[in-house]
Amino acid sequence: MNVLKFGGTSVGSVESIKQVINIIEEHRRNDTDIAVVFSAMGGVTNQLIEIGRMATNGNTDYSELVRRIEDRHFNVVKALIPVKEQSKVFAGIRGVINELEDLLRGVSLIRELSARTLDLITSFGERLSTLVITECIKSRGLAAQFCDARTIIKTDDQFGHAEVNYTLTNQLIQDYFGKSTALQLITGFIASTEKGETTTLGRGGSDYTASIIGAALNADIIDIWTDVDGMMTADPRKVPNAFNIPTITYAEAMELSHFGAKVIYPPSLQPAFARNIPVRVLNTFNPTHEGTVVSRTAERRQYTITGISSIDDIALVNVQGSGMIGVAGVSAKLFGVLARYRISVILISQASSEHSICFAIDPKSAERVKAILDDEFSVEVTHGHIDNITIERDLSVIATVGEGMKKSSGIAGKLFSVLGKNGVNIVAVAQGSSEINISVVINKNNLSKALNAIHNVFFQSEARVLNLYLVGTGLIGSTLLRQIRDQFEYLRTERLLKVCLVGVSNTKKMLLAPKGIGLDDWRERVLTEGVTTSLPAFVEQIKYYNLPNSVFIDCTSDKDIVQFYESLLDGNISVVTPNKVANSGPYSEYRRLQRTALNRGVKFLYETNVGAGLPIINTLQGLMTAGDRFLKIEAILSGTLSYIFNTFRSGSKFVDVVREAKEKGYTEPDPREDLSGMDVARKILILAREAGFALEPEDVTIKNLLPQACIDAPSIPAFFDELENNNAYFESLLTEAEAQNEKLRYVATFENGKVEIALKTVGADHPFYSLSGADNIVSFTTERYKERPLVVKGPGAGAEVTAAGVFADVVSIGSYLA
Ligand SMILES: NC(=O)C1=CN([C@@H]2O[C@H](COP(=O)(O)OP(=O)(O)OC[C@H]3O[C@@H](n4cnc5c(N)ncnc54)[C@H](OP(=O)(O)O)[C@@H]3O)[C@@H](O)[C@H]2O)C=CC1
Ligand SMILES: N[C@@H](CC=O)C(=O)O
Ligand code: NA
Repeated sequence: MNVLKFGGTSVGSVESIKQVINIIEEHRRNDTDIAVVFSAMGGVTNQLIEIGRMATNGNTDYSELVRRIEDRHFNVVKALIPVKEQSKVFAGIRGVINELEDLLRGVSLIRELSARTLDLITSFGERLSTLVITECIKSRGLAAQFCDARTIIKTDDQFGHAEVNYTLTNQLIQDYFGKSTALQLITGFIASTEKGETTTLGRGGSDYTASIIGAALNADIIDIWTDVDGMMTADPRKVPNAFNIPTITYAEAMELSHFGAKVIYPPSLQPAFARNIPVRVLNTFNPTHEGTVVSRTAERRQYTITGISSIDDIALVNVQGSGMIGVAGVSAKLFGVLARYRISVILISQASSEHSICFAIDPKSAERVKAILDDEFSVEVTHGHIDNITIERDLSVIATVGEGMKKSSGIAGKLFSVLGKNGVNIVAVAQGSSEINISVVINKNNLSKALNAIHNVFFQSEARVLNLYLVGTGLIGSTLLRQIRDQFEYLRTERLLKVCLVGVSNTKKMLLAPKGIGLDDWRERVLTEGVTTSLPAFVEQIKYYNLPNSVFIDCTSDKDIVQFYESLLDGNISVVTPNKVANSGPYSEYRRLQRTALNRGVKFLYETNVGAGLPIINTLQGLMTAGDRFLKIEAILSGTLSYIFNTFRSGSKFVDVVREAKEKGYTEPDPREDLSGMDVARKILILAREAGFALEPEDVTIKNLLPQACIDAPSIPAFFDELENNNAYFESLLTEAEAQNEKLRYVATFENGKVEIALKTVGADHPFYSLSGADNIVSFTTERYKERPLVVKGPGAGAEVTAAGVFADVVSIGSYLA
């Protein structure tokens, strides 16, 4: 035997009732023995309560509402029952409505609405819906019978939430079903006392009816037909990646629903649970979906956790004081008071120091709770045993639930770590010793970020989302986006990393779209949908979105943008950049950024600040971390100058070679930075700082390479003109070097705390002699690499290698956040 139950939306309209009938007929075709329970048509129960209130107040407009209820049922009959059979059914409905109207007249006369009368009034919802559906099914030739549950479910007289008398009820149900062969269509939610007074079963009432009947008949399964595909790993309105949970245990369902997952109300399944009958949650509007099976043990476990749910708005009450330590009875008194005033507690946490207890409540009762506790504990407060009772508001609680967490280590670590990395502060924590729920209280404004981040980290077959904000869509920025696009699928399937470009900006336009900007059409979208760029607004918006796993990428050479890094890092947004400005300004700023990133548990990565994609900074940091000490760094750090000196030949024009370097993407946006030595100065300064030396920009000595006229050139075109005018000078440098069989090299040296950059000539025996293209070379002499230095060498400029370096930094953040 299967017991089916259809909820209010499933029987809410003609179309949905057709669907319900299909499902019932399908079962009959398969010869499945079934009994079916119905809720009232969606919205009717609330209308009946309203009608009851109106009648008590003497407001006769209730008859209009009654008429509307009647019409809804009539309409079903008109649509689904052949005309010649309709009048009999109309009469049946009218009879029930007459009874309701008589009752309401009585209520409006005595102007009193007891819980008992309200139960009677609300019972009409299920009586009408079940009556109409029974007639529809009968009209299709099925032997169906209307069953008023008041005859088979007996309760005490706690109207509104009556207690079932199981001994009597089970007997009545078994007797009733033993006698009948017809398909039983049963009113949900309602029952009666032994004296025959109508009662209702409270929240989740129709599910409860199905569960009581299923348990009494020892059903094989109970199907709860609703309007969603079963339970989900999280609320899909808050977590777009949430997905269906195929199987869940009763205990898990209970925990999740306590924290807001509203698909079913597990206490109403208790009778089924006690008899170990599985309950399946199915979608009337998507009947082939497998739904969720709730049972004592859940199979097909793929994840350690089963779901996440939240209560979005709570208040936390703190009771603390030295007088609580080791004093028995304070918590007994506290919770006794709360029970006395019927204050429902959502979560409790007490540290073993016993110095404080905090508990979460509905914020609507916060003021009242404070007043009650202030009063009850006034003596303790006066004597200083308890501090003032405080209330924190604007908080949410997130429950991470799963039987898989039992006795499995690292779950809490993973949970706290992902929250920490996303800058979500944990205000309070609670975990019961059943270990199937860890609840954390956080600030409400971080709720969406936290839910998504937790979901992402625990449901790992799903790729983790990395949210990117890119400023600078020039050579490096656009190459980066192309590389990410080409690698998108690989990252998603092999590295479980789903890159989502959320914001893009250049000097003219910016576009922000939390659902993501396509990696193919970002350029057109920025042009057509973008708004005038404002970096403060861009950064503000990033913070407003507050998305998990966010990375800000600066692919400009702008000086103003770096002022935002600190506040981004402080807001737990990682920063990746090839822009050297932030790290080569005042030492204090460099340190501050490092510290902020460290304190916030986010990343500030800038491998491409030196040698583009070459692993120079990572190598240096690795040596430092392992305790090595730097004695000397000698390096060629300008790809542009390297290319120039590797390409410039006697008889060719120096300016042409510089132009080539620019066209090949080696130069800075302003090539004067390269030729003036400024770019190299920034890089060697960054290396020295990474090596632990607190140097300032003025500590770098640049032995100038350019004639004064080039230095003074007021614009880039004027600079190129001056390079051309001074060709003879550059040619003389070259011929002098060649005369000695040497090559020109622009060498940066850091030694004994001093940094120097100078144009040098090197002979064939020097390791810097044999470079080609835009090669960089860095030679680290350290305590551990003293005899022979550690050398990193390779192309140190160009769009592909630089973007690839930025890309690698971004991906490493993805792995870190995972
Ligand atoms: N080329 C290389 O080999 C290497 C380069 N780098 C570094 O990469 C960075 C980028 O270089 P590259 O791509 O060549 O530079 P580009 O000049 O090609 O691009 C710079 C981009 O930044 C945008 N931009 C500049 N200022 C702002 C601002 N205030 N707000 C918004 N957008 C801004 C520009 O906008 P718009 O398009 O509107 O002008 C442009 O899109 C530089 O810092 C450079 O030092 C690092 C290592 C190697
Ligand atoms: N313009 C730079 C590019 C890398 O930082 C260079 O030439 O090295
Ligand atoms: Na590098």
